Amino acid sequence: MSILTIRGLRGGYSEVDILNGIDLDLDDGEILTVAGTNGAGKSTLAKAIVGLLPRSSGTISFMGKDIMPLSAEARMGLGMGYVPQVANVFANLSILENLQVVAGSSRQRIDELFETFPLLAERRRMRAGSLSGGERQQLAFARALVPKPRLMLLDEPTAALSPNKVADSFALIRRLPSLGVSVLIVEQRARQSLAISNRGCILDSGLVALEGDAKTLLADEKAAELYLGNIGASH
Ligand SMILES: Nc1ncnc2c1ncn2[C@@H]1O[C@H](COP(=O)(O)OP(=O)(O)OP(=O)(O)O)[C@@H](O)[C@H]1O
Repeated sequence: MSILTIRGLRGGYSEVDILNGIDLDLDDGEILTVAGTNGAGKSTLAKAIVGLLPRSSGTISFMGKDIMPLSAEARMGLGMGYVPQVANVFANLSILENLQVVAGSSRQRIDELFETFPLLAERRRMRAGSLSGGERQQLAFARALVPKPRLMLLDEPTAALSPNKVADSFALIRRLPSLGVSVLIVEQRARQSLAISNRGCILDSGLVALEGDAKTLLADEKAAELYLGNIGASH
């Protein structure tokens, strides 16, 4: 079953279109990587899906419902989670407090999340500001998971991590479908991200240049030459 269906999506921050007519599908329980060159519109696409792009047109349906008329808040209420590029945690609050302040959080839900993220459980009284980049990202993921989203959009989840933490981060993302969460990842580390994905798509100038099964894309010579390059391979 498709959880996200996008057709003819256009939009941008001003009168100039950054997205030029995007068609994209994500099936329930799958991980999809959105890769592409710098400035191709990957983060802009994530913002359009969650309802944070100032201007957009076309159709986006989420779990069969047309969400284009809905605000970002209403889309979150339907089961979309979003972790932006800069992990949004409150540095002055403890890990526990960071989870408690999310709307709809309960003691039981926090205990469930501490089971999923034992490292956060151990450090629950520590200030989020004193966490490492990888720990802070776990907390950002846990916060986004509090309301039990059906789809998580992750914008460059490994961008702020030290290279030795990148594999841990992808391992964590790979577990999300087993928690009932489908995933759309915007990633520069395209090869590593495709390696944990079911499907992939490559954006170029606000359009889908290539898309398909993740393994097929990884083996595609054109994709490798034009888009996956050495950047992805070297990490
Ligand atoms: N807040 C903004 N206001 C105006 N223009 C923006 C804004 N954010 C991004 N843009 C422009 O939109 C285009 C696409 O940017 P976007 O961040 O979506 O690209 P990207 O594919 O995610 O790139 P990268 O891999 O470098 O992060 C760029 O030309 C960028 O300058």
